[in-house]
Amino acid sequence: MERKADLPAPPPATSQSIPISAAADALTSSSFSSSSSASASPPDFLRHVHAAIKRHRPPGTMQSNFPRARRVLVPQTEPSKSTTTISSMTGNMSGKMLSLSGAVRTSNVACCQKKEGASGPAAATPPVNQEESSITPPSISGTITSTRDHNIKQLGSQKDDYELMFDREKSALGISSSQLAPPHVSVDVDFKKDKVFLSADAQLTFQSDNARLTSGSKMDGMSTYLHSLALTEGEGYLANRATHDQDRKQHGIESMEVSGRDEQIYDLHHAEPLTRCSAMGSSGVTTLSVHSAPTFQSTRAPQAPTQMSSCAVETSSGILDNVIPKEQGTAVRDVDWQQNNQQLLHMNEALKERAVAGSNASSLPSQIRSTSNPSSSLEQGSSQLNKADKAPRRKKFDPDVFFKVNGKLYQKLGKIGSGGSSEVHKVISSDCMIYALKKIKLKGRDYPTAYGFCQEIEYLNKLKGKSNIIQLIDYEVTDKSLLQEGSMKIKDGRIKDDHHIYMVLEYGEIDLAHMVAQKLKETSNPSLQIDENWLRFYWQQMLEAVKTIHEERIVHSDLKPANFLLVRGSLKLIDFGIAKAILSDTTNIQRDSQVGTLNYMSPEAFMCNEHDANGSTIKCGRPSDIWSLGCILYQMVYGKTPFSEYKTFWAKFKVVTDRNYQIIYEPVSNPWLIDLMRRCLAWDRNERWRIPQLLQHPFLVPPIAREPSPDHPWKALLERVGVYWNNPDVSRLCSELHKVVAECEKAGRVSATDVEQSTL
Ligand SMILES: Nc1ncnc2c1ncn2[C@@H]1O[C@H](COP(=O)(O)OP(=O)(O)OP(=O)(O)O)[C@@H](O)[C@H]1O
Repeated sequence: MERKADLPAPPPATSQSIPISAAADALTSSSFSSSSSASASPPDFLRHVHAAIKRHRPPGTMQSNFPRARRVLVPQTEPSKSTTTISSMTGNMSGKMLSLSGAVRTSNVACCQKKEGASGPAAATPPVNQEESSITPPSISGTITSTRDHNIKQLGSQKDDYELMFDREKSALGISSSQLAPPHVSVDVDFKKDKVFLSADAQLTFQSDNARLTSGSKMDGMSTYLHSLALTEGEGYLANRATHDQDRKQHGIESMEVSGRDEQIYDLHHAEPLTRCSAMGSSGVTTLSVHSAPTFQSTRAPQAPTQMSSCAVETSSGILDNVIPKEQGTAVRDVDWQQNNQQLLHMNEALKERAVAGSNASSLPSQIRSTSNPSSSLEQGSSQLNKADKAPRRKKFDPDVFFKVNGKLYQKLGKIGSGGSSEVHKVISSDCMIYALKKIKLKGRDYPTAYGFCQEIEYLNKLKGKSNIIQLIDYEVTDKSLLQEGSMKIKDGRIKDDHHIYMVLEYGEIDLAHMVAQKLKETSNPSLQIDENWLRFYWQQMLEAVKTIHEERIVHSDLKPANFLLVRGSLKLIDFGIAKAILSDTTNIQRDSQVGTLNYMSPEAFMCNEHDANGSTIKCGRPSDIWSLGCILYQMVYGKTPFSEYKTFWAKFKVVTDRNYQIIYEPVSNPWLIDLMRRCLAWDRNERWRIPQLLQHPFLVPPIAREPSPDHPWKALLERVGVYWNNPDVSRLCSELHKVVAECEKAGRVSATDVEQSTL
């Protein structure tokens, strides 16, 4: 208040180009009728307002009761590490972005608390003639063009004009501080060479429970006044900063802006989170909200939605749809809205921090890149603004951009692939974690099949914590009836509604199918140049993964290279949907034929549910998985699956189910490898080795020639024989001998005689 005498008159409207946006719901007769401002020219109007304020001003209280103006300067080209939020105000400076916003910070809550603290609860009671609810913060917008010199000279002393005027208006209207939320000024600054362009969107709306205190956009005087406020606010900041950074001249502006921004962000998040977030977040964004749906706040409600709208604009197209007309929102919706937007806010913050940390921006999706690309952000912002104006605002998030699983938002980063029953997307969570999101469409499926998909969730839950199984982070089944026990038994027909299963999974960088293809490309003649160490390394990991599920009594039934994913250097098993969902009908075969995994199907999988020679029903169990592993190993060695030359389903069926069919094994440098494949691809499922045996196979655990041990001469003999492993006959014999010795050891018969007898 002490500065009142120094207040300069607002810059004359004629000196600058001021395109006024249509918004300006300026103060109308109900509130300003006494000052006759509707017809007054800007200077006259201001004089009237000043006079009215003088008359109504309670002496000596305003400064303490009302908040001071704050400004925010957000350079977009150089995100700071402390940047976490708020970049909704943008401008362009020859390719460098600069944003500036002014907003008077206050909050209903804060003001009320202050009063209570000072004079007890009664002091916070609003005057009788006022509404119970607080008044929506008016926002101010427009565009102002000025030369830089002019601005720098004019601005310094005007920077508090705005807050003082606002205080006085409130006073003149008889509105208490607890009821009137602050006005928001959003100022976009565009430096081009020696020119300064300040722009702000103008709109002013005072609204309460029963009355709209001010409205209408016909008051040129008020509009001009609002522009002067915007100019004053923005220019004042520039002038102040320029004084401190005179030596920086042209380039100095940018660096000074960085520090300015950091300060603001610190204030925003640490000093008075609720109050300042509300004020700050709304700048440049509340305008959007107010344009289409004036907000309404209860004095008891937090101001979080204002903060939300900020996130909405700055992040992406999808977020705009978060702007919900406040009057439509219930408390529950507000909470929901708040959660959504807080997630979006965090997501955006984290992405910005990543960008600062030097991650490759081009690898980010366009929505995210736009946050580090000011101009596109600006363009996008305006197009979103239009879109948001026109579109009905029913959705809380844009499904083209986000998935929502269990109330949490995941932003799409691109489709990874689609399987027979699902599509899988790479996503980023609000805490900046990359995941894979598997979406299974349920509409049109029969209930047993849908129930089978739910079983995948069950298995993944069971396998939580197992390091070689892909981890399920979260999931949602939108048709809740599927989760009810026995639902698949009692329900016939197909799912009619648009239901889905969503699974948020650990993200795998590459699958084994791609790795094998890549490896084979590197070797011109795969059969001669097998990288045995590479083979051992991944074969062992595959065995360990399958061992894990077999120990949990789970049969995968769809093992193939594409279902082993590399996650942080280790292979992990994915896709547990098929085995239980479609195990007992022919859909499995249909589905497989579509995606080509017939190549990995065991004879019993082809003949599943048929009867064998003894009349027993043929079932798929663990040995089926071993067969599939054998096919994968064969592919890793030879570059093709054992039955790949048989192209059609029936041709394949014929050879795979023929127990006399001889699989061709081209010679390789290590005969143990062939032996290993034979163990896995034994036609009779009872002859196939189990995982523990395979893990001990000489290919993985090569026999090492050691000094003969006097205690166990037969062991020494075995090791000596093992030296001739490059002879397939010897190696087979050796392997059998190993098996016998193992059995003997198990039975406690380890004498040479026993071994000899057993071998014979
Ligand atoms: N967690 C993940 N991380 C990365 N990519 C994944 C992940 N899960 C699945 N994918 C990719 O998506 C593809 C399809 O996933 P998945 O196999 O689970 O779906 P599906 O519908 O069961 O497919 P299919 O029936 O063909 O096996 C996989 O081949 C893989 O490339």
